[in-house]
Amino acid sequence: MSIFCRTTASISRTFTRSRFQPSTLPFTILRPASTMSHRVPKLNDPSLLKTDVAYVNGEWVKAKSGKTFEVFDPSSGKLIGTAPEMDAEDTQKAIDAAAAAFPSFRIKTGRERSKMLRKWYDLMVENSEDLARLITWENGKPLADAKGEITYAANFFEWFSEEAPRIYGDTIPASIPANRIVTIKEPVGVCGLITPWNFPAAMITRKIGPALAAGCTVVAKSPGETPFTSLALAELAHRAGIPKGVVNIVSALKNTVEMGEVLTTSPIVKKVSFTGSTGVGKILMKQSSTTLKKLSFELGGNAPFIVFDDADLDVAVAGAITSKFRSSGQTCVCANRIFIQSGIYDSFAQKFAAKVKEFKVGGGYTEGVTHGPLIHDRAIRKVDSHVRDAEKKGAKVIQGGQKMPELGENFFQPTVITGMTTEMALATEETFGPVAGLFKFDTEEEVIRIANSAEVGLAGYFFSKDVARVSRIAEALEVGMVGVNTGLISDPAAPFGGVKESGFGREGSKYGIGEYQTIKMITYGGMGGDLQK
Ligand SMILES: NC(=O)c1ccc[n+]([C@@H]2O[C@H](COP(=O)([O-])OP(=O)(O)OC[C@H]3O[C@@H](n4cnc5c(N)ncnc54)[C@H](O)[C@@H]3O)[C@@H](O)[C@H]2O)c1
Ligand SMILES: O=CCCC(=O)O
Repeated sequence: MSIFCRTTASISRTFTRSRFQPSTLPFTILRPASTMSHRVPKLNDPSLLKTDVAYVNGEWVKAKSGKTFEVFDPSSGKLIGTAPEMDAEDTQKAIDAAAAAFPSFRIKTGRERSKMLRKWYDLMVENSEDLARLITWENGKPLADAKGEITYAANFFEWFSEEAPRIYGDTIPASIPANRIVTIKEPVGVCGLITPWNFPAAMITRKIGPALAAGCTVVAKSPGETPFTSLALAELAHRAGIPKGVVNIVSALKNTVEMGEVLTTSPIVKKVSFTGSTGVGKILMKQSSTTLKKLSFELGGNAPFIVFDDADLDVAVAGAITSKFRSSGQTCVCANRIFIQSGIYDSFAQKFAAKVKEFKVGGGYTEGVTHGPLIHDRAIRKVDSHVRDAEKKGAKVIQGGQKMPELGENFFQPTVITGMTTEMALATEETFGPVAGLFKFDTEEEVIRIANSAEVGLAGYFFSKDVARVSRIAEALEVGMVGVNTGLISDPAAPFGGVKESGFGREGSKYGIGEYQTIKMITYGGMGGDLQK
């Protein structure tokens, strides 16, 4: 069954090879017979698409001003719908709702909170087709990737539903014989959550899951580019019976800074968890210092991806494809600098480029498409500038390298560049797009020095079959997460987070819930002693 509505009767659902596709073009381009067609996915449950409203205190509300902002499909450039342009007053209402809900939510048992999260997880699984369609619509990633994201996102609710009943404290031997020391873990309180567009579902569930498991209530600001996925999740939270005020989802585009100021300076909000760029992270940290909030910051990366001469070449190529081109390179843990040892540089480059050539670029709903558009024209400009800068400084584009206007304004060819040097912009800046720059190196010392020269340290990858080297390099890389002989490290069971200017705090795993808790120590005096006769 088609997943689309036709906006005009004439729209053909037959996909053809583009007539703009010159025979020399290095990728297959799959495009609808009419690129101008407005492709609207048909949801099994249309009530999951919430336009013009946000979710506050268990109700669907408009911005008090009545203002809205427009959200566009990055593939077609067409309007998807409008979302409320909320302001400081609207945000304050959401914070007040979360504060009112906190006392009764925090005293629910872990098992009760677990059941709610589990129910929310079940509803995500039941509605995964629709949720994936929404992600593809507003984010652009291919439907198969969007389905993968929904599974990943839902798994954070499953994982933390299992953590909620297992919140333990300690008993600690005291220095004073008559004292007994215990600790208990308490929810930190109302949390402000801010997430980006690149994983419209997973970034928000990775925060809400542990927050609710711990007994916190939340106000989440959805990303301006992709608000509809988070609002669909809010609808499912409602159906799952999450009490009113526990989960609040607000939205803004122009008023983003104003909303951020309220969330980071309100004395009611006790914790801010932010995922996004390092630059914005620094602003939010400064703002949060006025009330000394507990913080978790998942910020930008510039991941080194290192292949040593002794690696299994095919495994390394496959790992680089996964790591570099996931979500068209728009992933914080994507390989950004690919370092290949000189003995295998040419053969790696050849095999890697051949794989990239097989990609199918197009609209995310099109059968067979492997890579979709970038999120907006700013992303295209950045990617293009990195490629042009590398070329100007002597690198060679061996695959791709151009915009794809025949598909739409936000498409860029998956690109492979050889002859990269550390003077090029791609070496120091996160490209956040489908451009793989290959650097040549000779020694471990040299590559680790360059890899660690980045100000950020989120993920790093390397490929080697030498056991001693594996341990040396894993320990030497200044990053929060290391992939050894794999390009895929994301897992709800694994602690996700960075060091240096990639931020601090860990999401997912057994550590994730601690970000939403405080440890209270209780000392009991006058304990022990001789038994009464
Ligand atoms: N470490 C991680 O887990 C992780 C995950 C995903 C993305 N990222 C990073 O995010 C960046 C890409 O996302 P982006 O371009 O949307 O980042 P961004 O920092 O511009 O925006 C992220 C979120 O913050 C909001 N925001 C922006 N300015 C704000 C302000 N002053 N106050 C309050 N909110 C504000 C945005 O609306 C968005 O919701 C990349 O650097 C990427 O590496 C990191
Ligand atoms: O973009 C950053 C998050 C992606 C992930 O969790 O793997």
